[in-house]
Parts: sequence; C-alpha cells; structure tokens
Amino acid sequence: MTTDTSTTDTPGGTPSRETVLDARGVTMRFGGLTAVRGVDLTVNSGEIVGLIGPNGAGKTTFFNCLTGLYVPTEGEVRYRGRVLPPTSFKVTAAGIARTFQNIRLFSNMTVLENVLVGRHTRTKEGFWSAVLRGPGFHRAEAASRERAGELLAFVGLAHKADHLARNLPYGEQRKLEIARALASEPGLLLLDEPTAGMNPQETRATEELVFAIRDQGIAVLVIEHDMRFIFNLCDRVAVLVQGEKLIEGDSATVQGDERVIAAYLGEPFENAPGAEELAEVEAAEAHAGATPTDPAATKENDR
Ligand SMILES: Nc1ncnc2c1ncn2[C@@H]1O[C@H](COP(=O)(O)OP(=O)(O)OP(=O)(O)O)[C@@H](O)[C@H]1O
Repeated sequence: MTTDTSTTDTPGGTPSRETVLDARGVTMRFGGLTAVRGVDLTVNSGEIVGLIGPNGAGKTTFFNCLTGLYVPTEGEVRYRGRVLPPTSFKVTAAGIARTFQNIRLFSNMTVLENVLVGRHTRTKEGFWSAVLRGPGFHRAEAASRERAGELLAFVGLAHKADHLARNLPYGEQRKLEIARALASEPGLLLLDEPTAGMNPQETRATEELVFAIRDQGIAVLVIEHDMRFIFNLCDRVAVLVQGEKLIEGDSATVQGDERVIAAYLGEPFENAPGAEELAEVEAAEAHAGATPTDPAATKENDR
C-alpha cells in the first residue's frame, strides 16, 4: 500500500484540497468491445464532479471500475492514495459508497432497516456477538439505529422510518438509497443518475441534498443526463464519448465546447438526453411564477 497523503500545505498554512479519487488510464474491455478507454479522472475533497455523455458512453462501466464491481482491464484507481481493493465490499469499507441507476433497495424491509443494512461495513460487532446478543451487540445496535435516524432526518425521511421501502414514492426511494450509501460513512459518494424519473421539485430537492452532502465533507461524483442539474451542481464536469474522455472543465467551458455540443448536447437541444426533464423544469418554473405551489399537485407528481 502506498502512503501518499496527496495533501499539501500552502505557504500560509492553509491545507490545500486532498485528492480523494485518482483514476489513471482506466480501460475496461468486454471481449472485443472497449467500453472505457484510457480515462483519467480525479476528484478532490470538497468537490462535486459530474460525469456526462450519451447513452452507452461508458459512464456506468467507469463507475463499476471505481467500486470494485469490475477490475479494470488496464489502469489504476486510487482512493486517498491507496490502490482500490478488489471487491465492492472492501471498496465500501475503504470509503467509497454508491447508488445505482436502477434503485436497489430491500423492498420488503423498512426504511430504517435499509439504512441499517448500509452500516454493516462500519459495525465492529462480529457474528458471535450478534448471535449471543450480549451488551456489546446491544450498544452497537443502539448506536447504529441512532446514526440511521440522523441520516433519515438528513435526507428528509425520518417520518417514514417504519414504512416499507416498497411503499415509498419513487423520489423518496432514491433519497433512501442515498441515506443507505451515507450509512457506510464514505469519503466519496458516487451517484448514478440520482434524478432519473424525478419530477422537477424532487430534482431541485436532490440538488440541495447533494450540496448538503458536499458540505458535510464528502466528495461527490455524479452521473446524470439532466444537464441543468449537472451544470448547476458541479465544480467540474467530464464528458465521456464512446468510452473516452472528450473534455473536462467547469460548467461554462464544457457547455461552450463545440465538440460537446456536437457529440452530446446537440443543436437543437430537443433530442438530447435530459431534454424532457429540462422542458418539465421550465414548465414548472413558469407555472410556479404564475401560481402558488399546490401541494396536491406535487403529490400527484410523485411516482
Ligand atoms: N457487462 C457488460 N458486458 C458487455 N458489455 C457491456 C457490459 N456493461 C456495459 N457494456 C457495454 O459497454 C458500453 C458502455 O455501457 P455503459 O452502461 O457503461 O454506458 P453508459 O454511459 O452508462 O450508458 P447510459 O447512459 O445508457 O446508462 C455499452 O456498449 C454497453 O453495452
């Protein structure tokens, strides 16, 4: 294991940002198909970084290479200076948590229980302690429940703690996935299309939630097709096209890049991924400007 701290002090004594994630030359091949080719990407502490690109560009495959689901065919991924361990459980224990494009909750468990499952990498109590249910087990369980409750409050689901996960509206299931990921106390959170299927109000709330997560000291890497969400949220955005990184920069640079417009954003914007959501947001904003928010209408939009 390397002992690179990746943190430097400025002459004034203020610590500069630490490199949390450092992916270099990541390539992933499936037989003859190269889904990701030679991708470099860093995420620093305090940053929200976006990963965008057309369908099939390799975004999720790249995420899978960062979370131990895939071992890259070539290249290396380091988390806080250390090469990633080879399994997803160990990657989570090291400090990288993720959510999935297709929600993966335990639908017949309660909201609270789902978050408790997310704490398993942080629970020190072993198998026999759980079986014998001694004082150590009860203390650990009480602490886990307290933390899970805090996380549910943080994402706005405390009042649903005892509900079955499958009974939550779609947007709340996505929030629960985030709470469960946070339960492993990560230093880096990977979000794979966190606003997919959300209505405009839920998308805005998710934006605020991601800022709040960043403010808690957790670096965030997010895949999303909703361009407004990405460009509002991210300090830096990287664009993948056909498995390769086309460009990386701040929102203005990426939005203005002619290659990105040609390859992804498109001209006109109507057929680009995310265009439907953008139209919805704009329609909702126009409506909100004209009339006060109607809670019944908001509820109806829940899926
Ligand atoms: N396990 C796999 N085996 C074979 N091919 C795969 C596998 N996973 C992904 N691919 C292929 O790799 C390419 C990249 O897919 P990936 O899902 O990473 O793209 P994406 O950018 O996340 O797309 P989307 O935006 O639609 O989710 C696609 O051609 C896909 O079919």
